[in-house]
Amino acid sequence: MTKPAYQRVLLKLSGEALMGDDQFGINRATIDRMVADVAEVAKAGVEVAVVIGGGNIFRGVAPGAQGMDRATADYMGMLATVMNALALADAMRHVGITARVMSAIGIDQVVEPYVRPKALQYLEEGKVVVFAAGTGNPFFTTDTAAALRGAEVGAQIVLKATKVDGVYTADPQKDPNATRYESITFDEAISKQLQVMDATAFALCRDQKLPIKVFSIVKPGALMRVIMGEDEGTLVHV
Ligand SMILES: Nc1ncnc2c1ncn2[C@@H]1O[C@H](COP(=O)(O)OP(=O)(O)O)[C@@H](O)[C@H]1O
Ligand SMILES: O=c1ccn([C@@H]2O[C@H](COP(=O)(O)OP(=O)(O)O)[C@@H](O)[C@H]2O)c(=O)[nH]1
Repeated sequence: MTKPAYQRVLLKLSGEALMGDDQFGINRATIDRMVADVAEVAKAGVEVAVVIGGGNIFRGVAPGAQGMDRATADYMGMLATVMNALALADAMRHVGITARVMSAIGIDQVVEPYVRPKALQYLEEGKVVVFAAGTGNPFFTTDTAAALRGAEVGAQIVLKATKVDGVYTADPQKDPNATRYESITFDEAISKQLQVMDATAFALCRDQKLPIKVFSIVKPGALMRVIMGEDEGTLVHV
């Protein structure tokens, strides 16, 4: 069997992907399928750190958040990622994967705080580490948290699992004429203002020379193909 192309990866799972076809919340079948994909990778010996988003929960409460102070709304968003992280870790437990949730904001009765050496230790032990609460700061996104934690734990790549199968010339969910890039540089992605990730995340990865692979979480087997270094999704590089 061929060996995985990476030894340690940072996987960014969008919160919205957890919804499946539901309007908001966590879709059981969807989370189980995602966890099965992650388990396959972990069992292949790859060290996996996960950053989970919160859009699936926060979108559900967003109408009530209208007119709210931005920072307050962002803290609510971060708490939403904690709920997703707990659900994800629990689903992992069901398939025999040991996961540890670490939060960027202190809620010690619920999850342990993010402590970098501890996270590194868990990864070395083969545990999946789920980073919750984003960067812990308002005005950031979980994509930026993925770039940050990816750099901190020395991941070889950030794998951005999303609803589309790569980076397109325009949002493919809105523009049917959009075409997919096989690879693209950070500078090009930033200057073209491609919305697949925010500019802060792109800039951080660029500065740290940490490549990003954007691929579909809906497509069966895509994560494993990415891990094996096969042609899948779009590579964003320096
Ligand atoms: N140039 C682009 N290439 C690919 N996807 C894009 C582009 N511009 C916008 N998008 C959108 O970005 C989304 C990916 O971001 P993601 O964080 O997973 O979604 P969300 O913010 O809805 O959770 C895709 O679903 C896609 O519709
Ligand atoms: O470092 C962070 C990460 C997240 N958030 C908040 O948490 C929400 C949920 O994260 P995100 O939208 O990135 O999740 P996803 O789009 O992946 O579901 C964001 O909208 C922000 O309001 C934040 O304030 N700081």
